[in-house]
Amino acid sequence: MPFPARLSRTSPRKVGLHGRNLLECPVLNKGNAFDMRERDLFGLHGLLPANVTTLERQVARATRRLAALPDNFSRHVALREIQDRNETLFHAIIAQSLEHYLPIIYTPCIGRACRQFSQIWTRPRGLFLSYEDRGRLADILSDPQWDDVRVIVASDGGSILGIGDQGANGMGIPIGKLALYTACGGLDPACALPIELDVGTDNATLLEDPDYIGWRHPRVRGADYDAFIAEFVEAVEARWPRIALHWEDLAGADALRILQRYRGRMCTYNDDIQGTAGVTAGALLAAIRAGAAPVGQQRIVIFGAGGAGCGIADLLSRLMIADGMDPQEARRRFFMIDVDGLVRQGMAGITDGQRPFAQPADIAAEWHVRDPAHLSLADVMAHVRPTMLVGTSGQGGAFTRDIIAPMATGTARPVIFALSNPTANIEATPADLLEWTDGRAIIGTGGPFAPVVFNGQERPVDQINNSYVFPGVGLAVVAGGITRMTDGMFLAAAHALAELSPAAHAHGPGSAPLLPPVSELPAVAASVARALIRQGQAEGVAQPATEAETEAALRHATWTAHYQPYEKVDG
Ligand SMILES: O=C([O-])CC(=O)C(=O)O
Ligand SMILES: [Mg+2]
Repeated sequence: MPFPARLSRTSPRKVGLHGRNLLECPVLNKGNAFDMRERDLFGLHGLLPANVTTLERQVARATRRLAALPDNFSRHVALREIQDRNETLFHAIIAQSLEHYLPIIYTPCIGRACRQFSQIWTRPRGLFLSYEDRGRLADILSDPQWDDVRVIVASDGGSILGIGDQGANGMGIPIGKLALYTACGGLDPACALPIELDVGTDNATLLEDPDYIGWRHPRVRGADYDAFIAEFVEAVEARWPRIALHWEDLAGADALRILQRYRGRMCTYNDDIQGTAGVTAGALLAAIRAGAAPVGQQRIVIFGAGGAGCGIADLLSRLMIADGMDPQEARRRFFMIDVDGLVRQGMAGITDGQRPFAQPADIAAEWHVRDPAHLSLADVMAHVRPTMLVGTSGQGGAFTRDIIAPMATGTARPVIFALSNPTANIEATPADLLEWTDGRAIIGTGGPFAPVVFNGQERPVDQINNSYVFPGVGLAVVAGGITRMTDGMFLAAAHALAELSPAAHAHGPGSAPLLPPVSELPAVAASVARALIRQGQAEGVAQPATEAETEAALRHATWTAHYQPYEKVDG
């Protein structure tokens, strides 16, 4: 398989591939934009049509072809094919309009792309490491084509978005996340490696699907699973001492256990736990500036106590503690609801992430409820009357008018973040939430929504997605020599987001969004990266540097989609 020469940040780029191998390397391929000098140099004559074109013309032609397709799913498939052929062209197309293209290559389209990944899969990208590869993971990673890797996104497909176990089809997510690392955070595509850890699947539909590309085996669990992950992490650490290892869409308990096991010894983080928490905390800080109750007065119900829900509770409680609240009091402000209802002390099956937020066993002694053994979302809403409600459940439609009613009456500006993806899994639509709260709710969703017109006023809908955080992490790691990702750094990212908030600087409630628009995600990533590096330096987990040095490093680390001239080296 072809591989690029060691990444050269100088121009021209030194390239060791030749002929068809060069054309088949997506990070180096320019298609018929290879000029005559390069066609001479790399033996491309005859392999390309005579006319030499430009990136601009390639973008225009591809954009026309994409526009003519019937729907965004077809566009997703077509764009992925372009990405597998020519990454520069792929990113040049996307860079025309992040607002237009992110919903196609990422949330929400990526949900369907994962469900149908086996049907639309054509070419290898990244690594599929199956459980049957155990014992040879280090050997697989040793391939020189991965020499330049700086960011890995790894998933075991265990809990993809809000759609559950997708097995090896979950690979759509690491690919999509890394596309955003580049599109928003400027990560050179040669430095990105998506990895699917295929430990089987318990998804019966996939196990019976003759097209399924993954290992046809029930999901490996327990000690065998942990040993496989350990072999993987050790191989990654040995291969790339300066890597950022991003975990994505693992099932809740696995996600937290793996994060806690490895975060102390390498630069690793879980995007669903920490990235989602970072953007949620940033959006809450912005909401407070727009009229929501101050941090010290918040009572927060979190519906869905998996990785994302626990991560949000953890980071928001740190916000409260930083604001001066007693830690124990801060943790009592959270009401987490999972399959067994409100998480209470002494309940069976409480996870490590839930435990600090478990409410007293007798909390409902005075409540009027139907089943005291199972305190439902409705029970908790009626008795707690929260100031903030977060949905991380994957349960489409779970927030009904009756659920929302106690918030609508009890709080001037209730905060409601319905974060589950893709669109069909959202707990309530923005239009309903505004109607049920007489337009007073400050709302956000996990995926993109068009603005809602309420009482003749256009209300923007914030996308509270971890894409406001993780591309900045990649940039910070490459530019700032980050060695660990700490909680303090995610808090710093949240404050950086709040600083960028249009709502924080607006006059009048509800008129301005909480977060900058998706079109500004590259600037957001730069601000987040700056904040992470600064905080990392303060905590001794980033390379010391002056502000000017950090700015230069950020600029140097930011790749943009253009064709570099190539020079030949012996491959
Ligand atoms: O991928 C997204 O859009 C956000 C996310 O991490 C998830 O929903 O699991
Ligand atoms: Mg995720």
